[in-house]
Amino acid sequence: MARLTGVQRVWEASMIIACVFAFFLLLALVSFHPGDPGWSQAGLQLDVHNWVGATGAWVADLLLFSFGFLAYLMPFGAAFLGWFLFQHIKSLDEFDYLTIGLRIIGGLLMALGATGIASINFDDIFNFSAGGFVGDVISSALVPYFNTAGTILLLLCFFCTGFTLLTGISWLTIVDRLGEMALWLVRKCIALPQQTMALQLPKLALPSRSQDSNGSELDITSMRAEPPAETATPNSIDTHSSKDTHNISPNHSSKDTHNTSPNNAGVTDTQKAVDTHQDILSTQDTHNRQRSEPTLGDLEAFLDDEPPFSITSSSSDSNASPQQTKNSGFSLSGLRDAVKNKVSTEKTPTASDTAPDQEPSVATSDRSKEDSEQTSAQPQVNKTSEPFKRAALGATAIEVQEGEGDEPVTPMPSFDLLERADKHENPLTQEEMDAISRLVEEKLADFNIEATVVGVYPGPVITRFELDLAPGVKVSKITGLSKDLARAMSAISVRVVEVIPGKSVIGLELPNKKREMVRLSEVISCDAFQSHQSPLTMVLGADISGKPVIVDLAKMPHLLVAGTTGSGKSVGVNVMILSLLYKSTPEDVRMIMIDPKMLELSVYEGIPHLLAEVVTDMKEAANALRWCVGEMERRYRLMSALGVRNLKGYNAKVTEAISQGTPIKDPLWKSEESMETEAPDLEKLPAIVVVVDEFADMMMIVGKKVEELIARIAQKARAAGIHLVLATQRPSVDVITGLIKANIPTRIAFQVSSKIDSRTILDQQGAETLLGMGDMLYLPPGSPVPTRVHGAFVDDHEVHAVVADWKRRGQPKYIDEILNGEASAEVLLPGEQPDGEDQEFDAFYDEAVAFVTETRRASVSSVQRKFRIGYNRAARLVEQMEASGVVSAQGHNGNREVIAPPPVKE
Ligand SMILES: Nc1ncnc2c1ncn2[C@@H]1O[C@H](COP(=O)(O)OP(=O)(O)OP(=O)(O)O)[C@@H](O)[C@H]1O
Repeated sequence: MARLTGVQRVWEASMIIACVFAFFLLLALVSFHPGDPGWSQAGLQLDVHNWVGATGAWVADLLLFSFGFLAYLMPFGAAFLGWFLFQHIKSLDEFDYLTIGLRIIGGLLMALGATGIASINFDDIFNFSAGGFVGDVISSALVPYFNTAGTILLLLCFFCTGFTLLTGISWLTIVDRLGEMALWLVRKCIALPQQTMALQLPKLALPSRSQDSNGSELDITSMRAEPPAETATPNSIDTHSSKDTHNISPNHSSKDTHNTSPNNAGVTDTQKAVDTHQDILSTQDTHNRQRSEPTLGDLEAFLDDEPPFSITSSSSDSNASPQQTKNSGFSLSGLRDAVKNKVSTEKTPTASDTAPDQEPSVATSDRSKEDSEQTSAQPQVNKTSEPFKRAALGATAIEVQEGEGDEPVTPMPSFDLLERADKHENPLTQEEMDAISRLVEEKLADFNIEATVVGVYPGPVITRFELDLAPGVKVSKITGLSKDLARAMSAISVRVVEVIPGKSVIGLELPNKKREMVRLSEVISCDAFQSHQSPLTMVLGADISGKPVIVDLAKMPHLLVAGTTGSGKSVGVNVMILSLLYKSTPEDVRMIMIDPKMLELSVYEGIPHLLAEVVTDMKEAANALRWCVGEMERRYRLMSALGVRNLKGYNAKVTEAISQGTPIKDPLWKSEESMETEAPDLEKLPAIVVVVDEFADMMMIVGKKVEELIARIAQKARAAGIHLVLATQRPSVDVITGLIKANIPTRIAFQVSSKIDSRTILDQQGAETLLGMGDMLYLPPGSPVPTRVHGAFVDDHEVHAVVADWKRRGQPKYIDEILNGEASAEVLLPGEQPDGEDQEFDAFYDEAVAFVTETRRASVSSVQRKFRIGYNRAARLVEQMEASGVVSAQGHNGNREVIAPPPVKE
């Protein structure tokens, strides 16, 4: 059984005392008798009428004397205070003194305002003033200066300001809610006659549930699928008026279903409504269900449409569409509860569940408002939200198709999909820290090292002790002793930080006895991440003091991740990918994922950010890298044609031209290479992130080619917006070669098994003393000093939830070329043969030779047209013919002569 902490026990005891006290006050006030002896008058102690005795009479008298009518609110105030403290404050460090101060001031202002107003306006109560002594004093002090009207105004001002300070509720919100409530009531009244009629009709039409179940299902389905006449309600206007089935919205369908359920009250009918709904779902094929059938989510959303009575529940109320409001015609709360039982087991959390204040900052309020209006108010289901409609890579335009199922309301996935972090506890007390500091000094002294601990920094995973070394003590001596120190201090490992930038001390990092887990949800929701401008912002985890570490892949511009198996690499890569999915839409960032292990990245299959299926075949992986080289070269040519220096400049120019209505035509377009008659317009280019989960496997299988392709991308791709994230569990020199290291300056090392491995990754030791499970050293670009980061943890089900959420927002449209494309001349590595070096000739070669020799025309475009192949392949065929002497080399006018005779006809 969970026990309460010390502070919690005090709060619980306070709550009990407050409640009992409140009840005592209530009894005392309710049974107050003016004849009883009290604070303001004498009486016989023997003859007390008050239910809670002389003390009650005395307290009630004091309260009524001081506050008048307001005294009757005091028992409720006391009970609320007890409950509030118990509910909201779990430990002393949660006290927000500013808020508490404001609440006290607010309470006092309200009391002064209320008693003053009562004192002026109301009749006496018993023999006390209506506002009590306090009200009399305040009103009599103000009236001479402000007259009665001015005093009341001033006291109203006290009351209203006090209310806001005490409760934190804005008066504007109250006014809004009152307005909504009034409108809701008016709509209800207007819709009442229609709903009464609607309730009459289904009673006649709905078949009884006691029929054979199949029959009943069919009947209900047919009623839903053919809305006219008998089943349609007068307010399903869209369903009636349109013959286009796409115009039947899930909301409408679900409403129709509700309206057809008889006797809309009581548990049995509630269950029937739910059953009816499920019957409908069961009779439809999956596709139709997703497109036009109501889902349980819709039913629940519909049922959530309650009158805006609650001031606090603003988000769901304000999202209610007029249509929904119109249709909410029967006992909602019971039905809603029944459905929510049904629904909660099936429903994966959706972004629409999020309160608006939990959105990432990229979710601008306008956009989300627009989206929510569209989803709730428009009858179409077949629509794609604008930002994802077109995200094109110039000539090779890629569209994101609309996702399956319900379209989420918010523009980005909600942080609610991630698991909440546990509450952090201070790992060490001051005494413990002092004791360990002394121990560290003693142990160092055992090794003849004179040092003083000058600072202790406890964090979630380790505690850093800063040491001031005596003059003449070399740091390397302590580094060399790190294992001995770990043994002497019974720690798993001790990391020595030789240089702390900006300080003259060294650091000694000791693992905490109790390690805390850094959850993705706690670091990703920080301001630094949300307000970062770059679409390639990623969160890695928390630094040694627990602050989130945010990095920008665009600045890296490539990242090498290494660590032994089980060190937390895959979780780290998942965290990086999820960061991108929380930061950027497919319009801004696209990804290619290469996963030789076929385990880690396949979960992302189907998200709209993907440019190609998750690659598991290594031949295809090489093709993908080659495609990136081609895309990089193409982007460079585009950028130079537009006179810009990087992707940001390119996108700014293209977007501006589009917004001015004069889109720029693709300057690289060649009429002979395309079927189009006119150059296409340039569009915004997304950044491309290539994630390789185990690139050692790729190097082993495909060989040197991969290394060279990676080096080629790494050298040049920064400006083109193509970024590599390479992870490996084999940090050996045959995998992380000099060529790769030279081109990828940003590295992350998780725990490794030896100093040598650490040097291979970071060019320095240290990673071998990491603690595993996401503990990492991050070497930022251009910095020789690595930063220790405790990687954020994200569980598989969180990854699944975010992936499912993105899948609902859109589908990827893969570019076939990426995996199966041919290598054009410009992406071939030095000395490399065109694609298919092992094959002798193209499959079309013989036919192409026959065609060229027959027609006596050796032009690339004619071969291209004849065999309906790409320009590159056709050009290669002609080049092969040239190499075999079938056609001549290109003449000065670009033409070739056909040398070989035409084939002999039989
Ligand atoms: N940031 C973290 N916080 C806490 N625990 C973690 C963290 N990262 C990883 N772990 C734990 O370490 C285990 C191994 O992590 P992970 O699968 O990422 O290792 P890996 O280096 O990818 O191993 P492999 O190369 O064999 O796949 C996880 O199952 C998890 O329990």
